[in-house]
Amino acid sequence: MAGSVQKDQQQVLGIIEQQTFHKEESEGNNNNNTTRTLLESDMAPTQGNSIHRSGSRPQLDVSKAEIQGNVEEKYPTILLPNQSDDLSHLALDIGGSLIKLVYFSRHEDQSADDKRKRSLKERLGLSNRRSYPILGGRLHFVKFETRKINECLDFIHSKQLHCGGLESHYSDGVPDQNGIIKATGGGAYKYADLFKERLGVSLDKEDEMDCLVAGANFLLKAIRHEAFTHMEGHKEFVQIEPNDLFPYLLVNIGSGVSMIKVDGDGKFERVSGTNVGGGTYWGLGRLLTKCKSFDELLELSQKGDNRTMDMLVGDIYGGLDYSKIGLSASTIASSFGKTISEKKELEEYRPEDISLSLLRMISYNIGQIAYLNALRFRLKRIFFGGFFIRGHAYTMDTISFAVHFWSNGEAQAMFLRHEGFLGALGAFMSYEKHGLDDLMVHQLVERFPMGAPYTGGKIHGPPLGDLNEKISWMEKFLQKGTEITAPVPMTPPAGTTGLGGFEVPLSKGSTLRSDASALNVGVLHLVPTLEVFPLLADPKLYEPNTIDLSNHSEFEYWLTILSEHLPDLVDKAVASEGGTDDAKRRGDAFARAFSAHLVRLMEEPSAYGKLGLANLLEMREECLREFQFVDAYRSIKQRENEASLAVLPDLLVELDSMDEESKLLTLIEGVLAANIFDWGSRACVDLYHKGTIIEIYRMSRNKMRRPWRVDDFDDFKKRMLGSGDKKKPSHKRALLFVDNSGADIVLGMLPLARELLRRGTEVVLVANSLPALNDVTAMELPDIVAEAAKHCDILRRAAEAGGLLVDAMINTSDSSKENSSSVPLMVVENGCGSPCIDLRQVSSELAAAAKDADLIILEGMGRALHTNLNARFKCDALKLAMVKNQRLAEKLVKGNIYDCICKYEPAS
Ligand SMILES: CC(C)(COP(=O)(O)O)[C@@H](O)C(=O)NCCC(=O)O
Ligand SMILES: [Mn+2]
Repeated sequence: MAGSVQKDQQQVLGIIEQQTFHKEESEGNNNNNTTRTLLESDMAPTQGNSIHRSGSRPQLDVSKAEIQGNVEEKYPTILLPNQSDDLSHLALDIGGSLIKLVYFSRHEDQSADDKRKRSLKERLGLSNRRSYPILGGRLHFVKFETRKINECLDFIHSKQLHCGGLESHYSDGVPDQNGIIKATGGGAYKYADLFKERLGVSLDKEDEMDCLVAGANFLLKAIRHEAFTHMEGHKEFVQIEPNDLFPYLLVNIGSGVSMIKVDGDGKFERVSGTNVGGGTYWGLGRLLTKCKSFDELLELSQKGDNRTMDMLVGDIYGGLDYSKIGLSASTIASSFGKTISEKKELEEYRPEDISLSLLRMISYNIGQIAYLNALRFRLKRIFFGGFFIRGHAYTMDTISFAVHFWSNGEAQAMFLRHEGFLGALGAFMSYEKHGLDDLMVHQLVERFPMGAPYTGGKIHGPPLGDLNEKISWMEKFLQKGTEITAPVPMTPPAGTTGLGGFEVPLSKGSTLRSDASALNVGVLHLVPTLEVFPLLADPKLYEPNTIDLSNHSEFEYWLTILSEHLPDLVDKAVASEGGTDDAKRRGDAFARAFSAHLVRLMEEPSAYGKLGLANLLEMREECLREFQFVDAYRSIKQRENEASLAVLPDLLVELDSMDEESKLLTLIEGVLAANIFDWGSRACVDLYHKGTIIEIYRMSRNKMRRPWRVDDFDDFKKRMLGSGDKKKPSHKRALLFVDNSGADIVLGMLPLARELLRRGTEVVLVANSLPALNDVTAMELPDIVAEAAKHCDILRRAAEAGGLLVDAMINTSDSSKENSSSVPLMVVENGCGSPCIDLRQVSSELAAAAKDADLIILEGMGRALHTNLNARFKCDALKLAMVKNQRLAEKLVKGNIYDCICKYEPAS
């Protein structure tokens, strides 16, 4: 039923007025040059040539607009090929070898202001909330080699990054006479004239040290798990409490080394440094090995064996440890010391060994001096950054070893995922009034679109300007396989062994890249409307993911599951877009892109920071959206909703004939049974070949046997119905986190909602903001409720009271049509587009609805098992799910597939 229908502009405009769209990519006049070797953090939108702006708000460019999908649909997708993000600030850090760019692309509020929302706003008192200091948008991180500065200038020009800015508005891509770009690093002086000449802008120079510190402070406060330790090849992400960050020592290893004691925002002092740094390694290394670049030198070290150069403790002690003072035989006693006793010339040593020995000498020395300074000022944390590190495993291991060794394990060396971008971010922060420093951890979401770069190392890959280029890139990747190095995976990082990397590396494959262990840096989405769910008992202790994926076999299992699901998912996605050639091409590209993420993760599990299962499942949905698959399960959901709505009246009659106790049990059984409709579970999808929806639903209900694997039903019943004469008042407001469409919502959660309403409890249905698998969305719910309300007076009155049925055509058989008083039934969106939910980042409407709630019901595997099974709440909480995966059932509840969980926890 999907198709592409061209509409005239007026008609499209009319629809746009009803729905604020979200347009991720534009296909403007992007003069890309495929020979450029840029690795860009996202498909940054280019500016069309007919962008019109007025005031401080961007307007829509509807030229060449077209409707995608069925025009008759309530909210068809509208493609605006010439609409650009409103590009705002750009900042640069122009170093000797790399230019780092940070730029911000701004979005208007993307949420549709439909009737549901408007009445909800009134009801929850959201209507007059202050506007946020900054608009939502994205921070992109991009790198260029300094020697290819013209490519950087082309890039800025092609995306018109120099013409943005909150205060200036252009329609023709001509920069303002006073156009300035914030810049730091030596190149801000060296290339100032070039920028003026090529782009007509002046570089506003910011102090390098100020920028480094501002960048580090922002990252450490605003990004969860930005910092990590690196010991013996093993990364561990560290969560630092923003209130417990200062003081710390920031060690910036550039050509030379600066050691900065940071006491707060803008409060720092350069307390020490050393002239033996990255420049020393590169300078001496170049002379001794004839290497042509820093990266080449670093790569050589991967294949080196420093024992041929360095004098080890064992060399002095006849192969033995000097255990009395804690030195193992493999510890370096004297860097390059072995060469004294050998009568060999420079040419007789392997350049690989020289490079490794040099690298260790310098890293170790820096680690030691850093520790001494930390000791001097009693600082417990030392963060290392600067171009020297580049995510290089040996370098980090050596520094960590030195800090650990000299501090007897008291101090910790830490590294930063965005270490390459500290200066550029700091320069970006120096723009006034962008509000960035007010952002909190929960308002930032990092995503990894194809083409997202990784810190450090080489820059690979073509610029990805629009969807078409992105698809071509994925197609090329398939042809050439691993020859194309970005954004795609590489060989595994080398593990280092023994004493902090002082021994011979285990893995020295010839294909190993120096940046193999470098981490990907995604695009930071700034979403000022996100809030921490107010009913979490202790947000600091909250961990959404139930399963710890740092266990390798667990990680591998879930990656394999995701990979096995791919063919079926692609089929569904392509079908959802009418099975056109274009959809097939996008489907292939999606499969390749998502597989590339999986391969990269298989090789380097921490490539994208600390990931849980919720993040992996969300990444899949985001990847689908990246290739413009808006709702892969659209038609399945519709079909299932219709089938379930047809049997709803009979179910309601059956329920109404029961006594209170049987009814409550039947309702909970119904929720658990209907949770079997889950197109994300392999086992369930296999079941659907064996019968109709209703047959499977009936079978699932008939097989319900208590006690369930986790069975707190009696406690829940006691709270709901009381025991003996003791009755408790009904809950005031219940938040029902709903899961799947079809039977799950219609035959499971809606009847339960109805019962709560009947008992005088206000009900808020909490559903996804964006589609994920076959989950029902907040946008879809009012129509489903309206259909159900045709058969049910309680639902109808509550939905009317909740503003859900403002002008729906209700056609009940019931005669009492006057709006008799009823507690309301409302729908709120949860702020996510994933089968799971991280309650640290929810929509402001959910946060507002939560304020008066005293019961929450979390339903489904994603929301109640994979995430939140162990979450504690300030109010009563009921977690309901069917376990639709054998391994998970064994692991979580020592049970079997299709076991059920009914976990009730009174307010804590
Ligand atoms: C994706 C899901 C979390 C969705 O489950 P739901 O929340 O709808 O109950 C679940 O189907 C799942 O974990 N699937 C992968 C495991 C499998 O195929 O067995
Ligand atoms: Mn689901």
